[in-house]
Amino acid sequence: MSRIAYFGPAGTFTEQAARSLADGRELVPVETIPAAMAAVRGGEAELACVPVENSVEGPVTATLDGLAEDSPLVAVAEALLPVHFTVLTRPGTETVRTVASHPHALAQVRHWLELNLPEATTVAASSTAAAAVAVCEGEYDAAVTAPVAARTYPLRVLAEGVADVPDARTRFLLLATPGTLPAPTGADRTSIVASTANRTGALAELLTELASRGINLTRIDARPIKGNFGFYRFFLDIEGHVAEARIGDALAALKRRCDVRFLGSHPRADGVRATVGEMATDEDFAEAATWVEAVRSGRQA
Ligand SMILES: O=C(O)C(=O)Cc1ccccc1
Repeated sequence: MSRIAYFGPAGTFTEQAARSLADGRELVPVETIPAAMAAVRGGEAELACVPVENSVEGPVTATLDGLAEDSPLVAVAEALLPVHFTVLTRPGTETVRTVASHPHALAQVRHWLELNLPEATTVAASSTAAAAVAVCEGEYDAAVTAPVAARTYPLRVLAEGVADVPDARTRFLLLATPGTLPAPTGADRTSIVASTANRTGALAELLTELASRGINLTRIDARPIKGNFGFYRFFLDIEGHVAEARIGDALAALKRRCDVRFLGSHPRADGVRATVGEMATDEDFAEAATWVEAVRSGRQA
């Protein structure tokens, strides 16, 4: 049976996301985001499930860096989870002095902690579930976790539905080694990472290649290129599928200008259909290509 390596241990938000995408596959927890990617690169798992962005805290940098470095991986599916937290303690704990969680989780409950546990010190853990494990082992007094962790660990629920920002969401990717692409649906996302030259207008030129082909950009993040201070990579998410003419044409144009890595085309979890700019449908591209062929073969003045 094929396996999905997910950012664990058991009881993370990522496990919840992986479960929603599993389709009968076996789920295998691994300790870090790079380890989940390494499991796919090394062939121990067919797929990896990792968080990629959060509506409050922004990009998950370990995922972005892991996608840009090492051998290529592509996103073949995504999941979008509402993020509200459960606070767990050991049964019998009277005073909470330390609260542990993943930094993204701590950042999303800061206000709640100030109001409800003002004396407690916060401690970063590698994941929300790793914090729950540490509480079980007596290392910290409380953990801020995913709801599923309350069923996974023998801890007491101190609070549920905790979220400073209502309607916070996290998006997760299912990653594979490059192979057959998911079929286009009309509501797809294409992701790339581009390393531009450091000169005036280089980024503007990349974005113009997209804009002039009627492509809507949904996310842009910059990450430093390690060992090269002051140099950045740009992670771009765009609406559409590489099988569509405007997207393929834009990627070819970007490839001529700079170093580009394709990170996948897959259906959007929210089902939002791609905006297609004027004169940018596949039919518009096909008609224009037919006209050029005619010109080249002397059939058109
Ligand atoms: O630590 C987890 O449970 C994760 O899956 C990462 C995460 C952390 C905080 C919000 C959403 C996902």
